[in-house]
Amino acid sequence: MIALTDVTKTYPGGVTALDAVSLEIERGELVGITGPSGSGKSTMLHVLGTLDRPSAGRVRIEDYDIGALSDAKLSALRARRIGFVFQQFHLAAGTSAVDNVADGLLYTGLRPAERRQRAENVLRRVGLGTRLAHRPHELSGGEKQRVAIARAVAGDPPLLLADEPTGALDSASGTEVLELLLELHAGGTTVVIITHERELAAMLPRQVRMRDGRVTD
Ligand SMILES: Nc1ncnc2c1ncn2[C@@H]1O[C@H](COP(=O)(O)OP(=O)(O)OP(=O)(O)O)[C@@H](O)[C@H]1O
Repeated sequence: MIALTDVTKTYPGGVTALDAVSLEIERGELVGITGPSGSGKSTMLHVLGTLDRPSAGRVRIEDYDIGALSDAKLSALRARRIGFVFQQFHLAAGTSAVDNVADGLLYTGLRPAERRQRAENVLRRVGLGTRLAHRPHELSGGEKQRVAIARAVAGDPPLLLADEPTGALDSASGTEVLELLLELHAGGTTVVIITHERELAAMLPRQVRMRDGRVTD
């Protein structure tokens, strides 16, 4: 699913956030990327998600060589093949749960009624069938994150990348969100979770540890 070969990312100013990292993630894996603050986890997620291009090295996602794709092709690949979940949810304020999810399907070319139907179905699947019309400020943190996950997976992407998905949640809501991610993995989605929470990482079948921009095991 993912192959990084000698990937280096240097930011302007000279920080080497990724230092010749090589990593393979198989289709259907559930992987945690852990490491201390500043070790390069978010940079890794940006590179894995094609949100950022490396300074050197090769990134392959599915069978695509990312370096060979134009920005427009990369955006299309990202929209269709990769779902993102962030610590701070990133939902549109003042917009209902169902519209937040349906708007994530704009790229599909489905008609508005079909997008809405699909959004409702996914929200039911994540246990929010009774919260369809709620706007973000009317939802709990855990519910907001479940809406964000519903939006990320509504288009059925084979790859889901989550950056500290439980970081802003209390432990009960965090557990619910983790269980949802485990369910998606069980359904066949490749899931990569960035976390500095050791307890969460310990529950994942594979952990990739980072330190100073390198993978340590
Ligand atoms: N846009 C940027 N410009 C310059 N330096 C950056 C930029 N983004 C990150 N860095 C630097 O790159 C290094 C890795 O940052 P990154 O955010 O990937 O770490 P992280 O492991 O996700 O940290 P945290 O757990 O604190 O979020 C840090 O030293 C950081 O200061």
